[in-house]
Parts: sequence; C-alpha cells; structure tokens
Amino acid sequence: MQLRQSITYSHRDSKSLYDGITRAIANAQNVGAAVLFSYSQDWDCANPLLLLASKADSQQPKFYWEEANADLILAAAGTVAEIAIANQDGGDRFDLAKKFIENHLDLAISADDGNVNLSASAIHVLGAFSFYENTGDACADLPDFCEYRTEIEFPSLLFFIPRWLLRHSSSSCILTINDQIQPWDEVDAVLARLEHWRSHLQATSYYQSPTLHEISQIKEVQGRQGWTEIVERALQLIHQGHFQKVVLARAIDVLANRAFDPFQILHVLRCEYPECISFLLDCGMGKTFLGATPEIVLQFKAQGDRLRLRSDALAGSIGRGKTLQEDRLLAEQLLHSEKDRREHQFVIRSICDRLQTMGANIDPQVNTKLLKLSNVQHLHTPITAEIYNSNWLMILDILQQLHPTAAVGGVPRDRAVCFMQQWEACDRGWYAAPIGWLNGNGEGTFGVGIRSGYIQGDRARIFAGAGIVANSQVENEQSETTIKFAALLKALGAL
Ligand SMILES: C=C(O[C@@H]1C=C(C(=O)O)C=C[C@H]1O)C(=O)O
Repeated sequence: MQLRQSITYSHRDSKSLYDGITRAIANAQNVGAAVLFSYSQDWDCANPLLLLASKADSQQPKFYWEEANADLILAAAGTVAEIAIANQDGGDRFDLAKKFIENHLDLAISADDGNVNLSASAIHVLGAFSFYENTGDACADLPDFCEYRTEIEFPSLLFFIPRWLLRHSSSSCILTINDQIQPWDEVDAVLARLEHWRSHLQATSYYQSPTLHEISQIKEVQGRQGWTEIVERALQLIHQGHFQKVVLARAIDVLANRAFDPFQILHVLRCEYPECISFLLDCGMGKTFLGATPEIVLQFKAQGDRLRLRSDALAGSIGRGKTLQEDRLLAEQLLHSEKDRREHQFVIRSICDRLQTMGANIDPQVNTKLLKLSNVQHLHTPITAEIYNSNWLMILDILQQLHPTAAVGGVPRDRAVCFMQQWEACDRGWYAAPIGWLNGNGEGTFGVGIRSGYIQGDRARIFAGAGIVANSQVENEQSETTIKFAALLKALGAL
C-alpha cells in the first residue's frame, strides 16, 4: 500500500481553494469523522525561532528544528491532532505512531497558493519517543528501580500535527496552516478559521526575553552509586563477558534564580553548533526538551517504491585542542586509538545488521571521518542504504529496530540497556532517543536526542554519556562526559 497524503490542490485562485475545502468536507462526511485540511503559502520570515517565541503561547506544543547543513528550519506550534502515550500504557508505540499517521494523512487534503513544492505543502508530523519503551518493564525484577525515576516525565511517544508550521530554507519560506474539517463544517467557516490563524501570525508582535537568570546551583544527580563506580562495575561485567559495550550517562541538575528562557538557550546552541541539528520540543505543559545533536538515527526519503535511508554511526570522542597543532594531535590520537575504533565499529555493525534484517541494501561506500564540533571531535560514519517497499511508513519499523543503536545503548543491546536502567542515576526520558519529523511526502529525519536537557521553569536537567568498552579508562570517560556537558552548561549560562 502506498500511503501518501491523498490530494494536493494548487490554488492560484480562490475558487480552487473553495474546491479543496469542499472536497475535505465531503471526505469528512464519507467517513463520519474529522479530516485534515492544510493550506500552504509563501511567507516572509527572516527569523523562524523569533516567530515561534513571539507567537506560541505557553500552553501550546511547540517544535523547532534547524539543520543548518541541510538548509532546513521547521518552526511550529499548536496542535490539530496529537498522540501522547504514557510510559505505563503498554502497546507498541511505533505501531501506534504508524496508525496515528495513517489515520490523519490518509484522507488529508492539502492546498497551496501555487508557489509551493510538494515537500513544503505536505502535512508534517512532529515528535519524539522516550529512550525506554516502558520504564522499568524490561527489568521488572530489579529492586528499588522507581526511586531513581526522573522528576520530569515525558511521554514514551509524543507525535503531533501542528496548527501552523513554517518551513524555511535559503530558497523558500512556506507557512502551512492545518485545520480539522468536521462533517458538519461549512466552507466559509473553514475559510474564516484559516484567515484567523493567518492574521494572528502576520500581526506584529514582539518577543520580550525574560530578565537574564543567574545560576544558583549545579549538582550531579546521584543514584545508588557514583558514576565512576558504575563505570567500574560495567568494566567488570565486560571483563566477565556479560556485555561488550554499554553507554552510561550522567545527569546534572542546574538551578537558576528565575525561569530559564528555552528560546534563548536554543539560540546559543544553534549559533555555537551549526554542524548539529538544533531542536526544541515543548509539550505545552511548561516542560521543554532541547539540544543540539550531531547524530541522525534515521533520515529517509521515499522515491517511488524505494526508500533512501541514512543513519549515522557516531562514537569515539576526544576534546578540541587550544591550538591548531594540539587539535591535530588530538585528532590523530582519536583516529588511531584502537579502543575508540573498536567502540565505533560496534555502532557501525549494530546499524548495518539491523538495516539488513529489515531487508535494506547498504551502500558499500562507508567512510569514517572526523566530525569536529566546537567542544568535541568524534569518529563519524554516515551509513546510507536503500529498501524496496511501497509503504514508506515502514520507516517506523526501521526506527524501532535501530533505536537504541550501540552509540547510546550497548552490545548486546538488551543486556546493556538493562544495566543502564538498573544503574544510571535517573530515567533518561527523551535523552538519547529519536526526536524529529516526517511528512506526507514520505520524507523525514529523526535525530538522536543527545547534547540535550529538560527545562522546567528555573530547573534544568542535562545529560551526557560515554561508551564503555574493554580497556576504557574511568577518568578518561568522565572527562569525555564533562566535555560533552559543556555544550548545555554554556548555553544555560552555567559555565
Ligand atoms: C551518549 C552521548 O554521545 C554518544 C557517545 C559517544 C562516545 O561514547 O564517544 C559519541 C557520540 C554519541 O553517540 C552523549 O553525548 O550523551
């Protein structure tokens, strides 16, 4: 089955917009339920993050996504359809995500002003998964687990279709307004609703950034053991052959004297890390998850019956030098480190094996390079593949297979993940899990939610992890996480 958004109208005149809405109302009447309608048009906006900050109210879900390298910014707010699955709900969340998309995109009607390409006019679904499918379930027999839950909880799946979305690139800037059309709707009422949102977004508004905060406390989250002791325990288990690799995260709580401004923090990240994907996801309940990730877990594009896929192997890390020469020496050290190469190979293997299990043909050209960010350099191998399937929604099955890769989980995955759940100081929530977007044109990107943290009022909890393999040195792994923390600490004004 080829599921795509059912119809796209290009409207150079108001009659055809009228026809599109009429068709959506007919669809809604046929199925006896609401049907999505979207209208896209050229829009003038130089700063999508500022638009989001000034237009979205605090109760609304918000999403921001910036891939500077791919020349793409998405800024969106509000919701016309949403699925939020709590950790305890059970059910297969990837399957539920798929059904959500099918239910909403299958009968959706899109219209545009005639100047919009298919990618921009397609309806976008935005969201994230939590790291663990069902917190505590995989290790139900482990004692005292609940004590270590994070205080900031996020759904195990959150997908939403925004009320409005701005898709910005250097060549175009398109605004899409989405609406739910009811069987009893009338065309004029729908037109009035579209006009309401259009003028809301067009009205001049100013973003008043809150008064700058000061940091009052920075404190490592303590579990039942300190992080270095957990790393030592993991090394013993690696030595005994229990697992070969486990990625262990530390968490730090940062407290300020007044509320943090998530938009300001994201702005710092996007300027400092242009090679990364800057992201922000706010459920509309005063909690924001944000970060700047260098890692893509799955990027895809449907081309006829084929799906082009990309997934990044990113593992093996070292700091940046203060001088060019020191930086080069560190780079050489990383490129020739047997331990880091081995750690990196685990990730390449885990991604390739799982893609092959799904029937994908991996492109034979696989090149490992250095990825240099302002605070850290990594071994980086983009893996590209192709799979034949007429239903692009199988990407959710692929995502389910890939997550967590050995870059943020371990090898073998189940044993490593169980250890992490048992020993890490707190639940990961959305940290190191897939976050991103897809659209009705069969394309999308999910990043790995690392170099990230949660903001809730005057509190932030940030995460950083490191891959532990045989011969890992505890102090080196700890300083690696300290280097990684620097990104968020700096953006929070805590460094
Ligand atoms: C787990 C994190 O990073 C991951 C672990 C890496 C490593 O161990 O070298 C490198 C990149 C990421 O895949 C993190 O940043 O929190």
